[in-house]
Amino acid sequence: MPDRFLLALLDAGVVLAVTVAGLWAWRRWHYRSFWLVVGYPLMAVSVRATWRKVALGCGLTKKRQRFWFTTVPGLVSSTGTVRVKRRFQRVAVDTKPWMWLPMPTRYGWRVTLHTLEGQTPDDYSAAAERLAHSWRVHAVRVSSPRPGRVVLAATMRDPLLRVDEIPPSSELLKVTVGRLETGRPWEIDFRTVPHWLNAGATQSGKSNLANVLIVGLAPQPVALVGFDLKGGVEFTPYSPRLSALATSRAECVELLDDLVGLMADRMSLCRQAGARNIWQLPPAVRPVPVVVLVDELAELYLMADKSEKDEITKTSTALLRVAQLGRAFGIYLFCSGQRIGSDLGPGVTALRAQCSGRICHRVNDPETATMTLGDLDPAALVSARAIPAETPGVAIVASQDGQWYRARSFYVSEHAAERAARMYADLTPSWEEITSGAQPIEMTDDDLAQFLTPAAVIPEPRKG
Ligand SMILES: Nc1ncnc2c1ncn2[C@@H]1O[C@H](COP(=O)(O)OP(=O)(O)OP(=O)(O)O)[C@@H](O)[C@H]1O
Repeated sequence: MPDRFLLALLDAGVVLAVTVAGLWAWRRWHYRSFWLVVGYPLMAVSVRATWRKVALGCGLTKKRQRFWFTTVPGLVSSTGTVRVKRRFQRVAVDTKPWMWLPMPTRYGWRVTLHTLEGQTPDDYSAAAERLAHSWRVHAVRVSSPRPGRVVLAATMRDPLLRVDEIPPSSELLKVTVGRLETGRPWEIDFRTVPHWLNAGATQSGKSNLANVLIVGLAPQPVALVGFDLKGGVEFTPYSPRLSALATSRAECVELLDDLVGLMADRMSLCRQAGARNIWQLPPAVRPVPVVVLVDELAELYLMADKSEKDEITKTSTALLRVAQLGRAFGIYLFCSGQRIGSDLGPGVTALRAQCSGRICHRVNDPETATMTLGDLDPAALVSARAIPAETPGVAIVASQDGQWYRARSFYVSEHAAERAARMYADLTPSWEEITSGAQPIEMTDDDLAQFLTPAAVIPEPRKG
């Protein structure tokens, strides 16, 4: 008899061990299906079951008067230490916000709540970190789709730790540069948001993002122009695909003059054709779009002595004009810099106002974060300053939908960007052709779609 009991115990132990190992292997090799079938249902039950305690602990409940009926006088109620002396009486109870059923997402779950009277989404944002700790999740993000409703999106683990795909671009002037923390692609679409500020401390991933853009834009029928105030070390290797490159302030002044002239020519072309922007022109005369990549923006504004003042004023005014009027005439800016502070002068502040696309990598000084993301939610600033140095490429992004997100760019080495620049060198329009107006795209939208399909997948070089 004891032998049979021992054998049964052994069998049960083996079954348990095999089940645990199977679940472990399932979780390890196909996390998504494991999460949907096992993780999510357990989590949904536990979140619903513990919501009263969590809401109370995170300060999201409100006291409400309720009639209380009990058949057991003297009971200590679960809503607080209310000793019930009568069977039927009015007592103050802690009411939690109404919670819908949590729904699974790619990296966690999302749940809608009904706010209580007097609450705003900010109350939930302020409690987000406490909620994340209570639920033992990586982060909780708060959004409000309509008044009276708040959506909490929990991520189980940081989705930005590994981001390694580079899907091809499928539309003109639109590049998928990375992934948002929600799992959705992070896209830079110059036709929707024409000018961008890309800030970050050294080694935070600014140049990598420029590499991703170069790889994405190289196969497209666009002209790329570089302003490399690091003396050309960043962009010179990409010169086969650049129509123009300025590497000193004097060259920048000349190139900016050309851009302002180009804008004036396109303005008169549009005026003659009765078009408001180049996209309303017939494809046969539509000029090629120009994407201007600026590296080390601050260098354009730094003044060593007074003799440079005129040059700086000229540069700053020209850049601002391009930013103000460029959109309609197919000239787009992508300005990167370590520091974009107001101490660089009013030119930078004015330029910033024109750049509605904002990307803030890890920064050293709070002012750069404030300048880059200033008019966004203050929580975005806190998030930007909390980006760890171990995750270069992670940034806070003001998205096209008006929200802000944590995101990470795909890793694209300088070699991959150089290869893309060489591979698509024959698509580079010369600066003379562009400025003389002899370089229309000459493609219908259908041609363009076909043209863009092969996209920017650059084969890795063979090893050895
Ligand atoms: N998205 C990413 N994923 C993985 N590694 C990245 C990513 N972005 C950048 N890195 C790594 O971080 C390092 C610094 O990146 P990068 O050169 O782009 O920084 P930076 O901000 O331009 O620095 P600097 O201002 O000094 O030029 C690079 O060696 C690169 O390998």
